[in-house]
Amino acid sequence: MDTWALFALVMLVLGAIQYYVYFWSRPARETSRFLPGPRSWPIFGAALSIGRNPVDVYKSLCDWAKEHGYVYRGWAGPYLFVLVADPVFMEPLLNSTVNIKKSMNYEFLQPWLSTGLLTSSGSKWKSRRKIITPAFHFKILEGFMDSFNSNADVLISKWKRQVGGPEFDIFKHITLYTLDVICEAAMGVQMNFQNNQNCEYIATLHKLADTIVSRSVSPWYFPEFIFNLSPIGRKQKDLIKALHSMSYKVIEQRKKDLCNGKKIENSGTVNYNDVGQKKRLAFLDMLLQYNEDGGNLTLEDIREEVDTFMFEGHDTTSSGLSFCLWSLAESPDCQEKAYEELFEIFGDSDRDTTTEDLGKMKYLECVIKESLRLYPSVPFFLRELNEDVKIEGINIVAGTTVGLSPAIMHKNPKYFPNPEKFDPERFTAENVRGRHPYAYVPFSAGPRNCIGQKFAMMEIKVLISKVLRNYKLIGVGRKPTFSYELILKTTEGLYIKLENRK
Ligand code: HEM
Repeated sequence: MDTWALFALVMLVLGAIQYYVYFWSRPARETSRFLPGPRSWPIFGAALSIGRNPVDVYKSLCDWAKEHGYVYRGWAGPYLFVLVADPVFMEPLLNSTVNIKKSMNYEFLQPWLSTGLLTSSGSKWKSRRKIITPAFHFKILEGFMDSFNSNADVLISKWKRQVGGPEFDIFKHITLYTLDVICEAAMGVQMNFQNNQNCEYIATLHKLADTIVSRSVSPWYFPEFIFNLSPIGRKQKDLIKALHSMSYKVIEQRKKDLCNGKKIENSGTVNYNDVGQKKRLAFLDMLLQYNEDGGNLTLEDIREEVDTFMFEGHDTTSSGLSFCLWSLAESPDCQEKAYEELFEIFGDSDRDTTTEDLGKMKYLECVIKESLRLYPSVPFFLRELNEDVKIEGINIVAGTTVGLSPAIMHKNPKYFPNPEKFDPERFTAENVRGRHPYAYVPFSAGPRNCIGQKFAMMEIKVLISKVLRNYKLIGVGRKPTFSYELILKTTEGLYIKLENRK
């Protein structure tokens, strides 16, 4: 074939694609007409201006809201993306029992998490949510208090050597704490990462997170076959194989324990051992027990849920905890008030924190909520609409990817005046009254809300109550650079100094 014939053929194919895309995306263009948004370039849309790394992506999404408002649109090639950061739009979207499908972006997690609770949709998600919900009953969560406390003690003792020393990054320390906690909670194994931070598992987990983030900001890696052939895709495959093999090993071991007569009694309620103490039940045990009771989860089904909880249960809480401790260091007045409340509850005692104590930490709860307002661990979550939704006269058509953003909405001065100020008083009962109920959604809301939110709040309160009783946190005034790595992080960590309380 001569050059011109080849050229004509290429033009014909491109023309056909353009024609197909034009007509295929017609309904989406109808939605787009009513919404402002960043400039859209032929073929790529706004994909080229969003940025190529997690810092730029976070910044672009936030800056576009300043420029175009709290509901705006963007095109990623032929795909329409609508960002929503307004409670009037949030409410019907989050409450829908139909529009519960996660967007294509969650597929990047699937090689690792498969279709566990976070990434699945439709009837699979419904049945899993039903099976797993009892594992988050308050009575079950109470059983994790000793794990929160004992792992917090390890951190407190590690931080002794930071007292009076130079500023240090708390993010890494806190991540090891939340990993220790979630390993006990999800799999029932004590890993002691806090004293063994160079272990293979953590290194593998971090490398895997890097590959997932790199893929999500590189459209040329979106098609699976291209990604799988790339060096980063091949690296990801090896990392996932290593993590899966560890999960399978733990599951097999727990299964054997069960067969050897260590039967879990009273599945779905707290277990008591011979001396009447509460015994911890790992989520894995519950899933295995579900099968013993006639359920039909395969080994792969159980593995994907264990991995889902390992991921969702540690990175989110670690981000929430780190930003909260850092905020307290930077806001000494709030820290003093939180400490005084703790002193009223505990006096001088070093005793463990109990569930009764947690209920009395009213001010600390406001502090945590305020920190999650400014620094929500999940700054954006995404859905692909199954059916059209009409809100305020705008018809958002089925197939649109909707990005729901607590990070942007929580800074709307209409709902949170002087939004950049760290002010826990915003969350007193009196000040919450009258605020739109969907203006604050760090744990999402509606049927696909965070199943682990009570677990997270308990874990956060236990650790902070122990840290503040032992140490005074000193701010060093370093402003963080935010980075959107599915979870909210910073490029350089979060720095504070420590002084002894006593
Ligand atoms: C500060 C801590 C946490 C925050 C801010 C948080 C936030 C969220 C958000 C916003 C979602 C919705 C995500 C989406 O729609 O894509 C979510 C879902 C989820 N979270 Fe959390 N989370 C936290 C801690 C936890 C913990 C500790 C666990 C488990 C122990 C957990 C397990 C899950 C699971 C399994 C889902 C998926 C639920 C479903 O789709 O049915 N989270 N979380």
